[in-house]
Amino acid sequence: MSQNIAIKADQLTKHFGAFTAVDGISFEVQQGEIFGFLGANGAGKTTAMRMLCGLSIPTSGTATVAGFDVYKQTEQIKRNIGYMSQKFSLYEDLTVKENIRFYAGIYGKSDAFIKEKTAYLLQELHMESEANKLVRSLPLGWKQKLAFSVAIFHEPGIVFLDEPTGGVDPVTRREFWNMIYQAAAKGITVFVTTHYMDEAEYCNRVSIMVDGRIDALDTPRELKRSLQASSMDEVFLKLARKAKRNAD
Ligand SMILES: Nc1ncnc2c1ncn2[C@@H]1O[C@H](COP(=O)(O)OP(=O)(O)OP(=O)(O)O)[C@@H](O)[C@H]1O
Repeated sequence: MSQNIAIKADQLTKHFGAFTAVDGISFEVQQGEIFGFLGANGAGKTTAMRMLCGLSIPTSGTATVAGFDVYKQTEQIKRNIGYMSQKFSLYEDLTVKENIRFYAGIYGKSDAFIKEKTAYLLQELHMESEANKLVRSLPLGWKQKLAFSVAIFHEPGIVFLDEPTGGVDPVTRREFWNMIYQAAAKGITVFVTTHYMDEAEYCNRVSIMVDGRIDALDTPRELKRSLQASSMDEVFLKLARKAKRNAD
C-alpha cells in the first residue's frame, strides 16, 4: 500500500552558536497520522517543530512538509499547515468571533466561507452564546479548543500542536483529543508534543527525543514491548533518564 508522506526530515539539525539544540533527526510522518513528538523539557521539540513550520531555518539536514522545502518554501509551508504554539496565539482582547475572522482572513478565505464555517464551528464547540465575548473571559480549556479550531479553520493538510493541553483537567484534555481524532479522521495529519503520557497512548506513533536526538520511534504498543514497560510513562522514564541536558 503506498501512503502519502506528509512530513519528511533527514538529519535535520539546528545549532544556536556552539549549542546543538536539534541533532540530526530523521523521520517520516504519513498523511492522516497522529504523530506524538515527546521529550523532556529542553530536548529540542519546539526547535524542531519551528523548523518544520517554516519559522526557523535549519543549520543542516533536509525536510519537507506537505511536499515543500523548509529552506526555500517557507511561505508555502505556512499556507498549508496549521500551528498552535505553546502560548496559543488567540487575541485576548478580541471576541471569539473576531479571532476566528482575523485568522481566516490571514488565509484569504472568502466572507461566505468564513460566515458559514464560523456558525458551524461555534455550534460544534457549544460556544454560540460566547461568540461576542472577549477571549480573555473564557476558561483555559475553551481557549485551547478554540485555538485548535482556529488553527485548522483554513483546512490545512497538517497541523502542528505544541503542548496544546497544558494546564487543563483530564476531562477537558479528553475532549480536546476527541477533536484531534475528528481532524485526523478527515485526513489531517497531526503532529503533537505533549508531556502527558496518557495522551502519548492516543497517538498512532510516538517519537521520543533525548538531548536533541530521536532516541525511539514506534507505536506506543511496540515501544512498551521493546522496552519491557507497562505504560508510556515507564517508556518515557526509561529513555529520558539517559538525558544529560538540563532543562531550562
Ligand atoms: N533561540 C535560542 N537560542 C539559544 N538556545 C535556544 C534557543 N531556543 C532554544 N534554545 C535551547 O535549545 C534547547 C531546546 O529547546 P526547545 O525549546 O526546543 O526544547 P523543548 O523540547 O521544546 O522543551 P519544552 O518541553 O520545555 O518546551 C534548550 O536547551 C533551549 O534552551
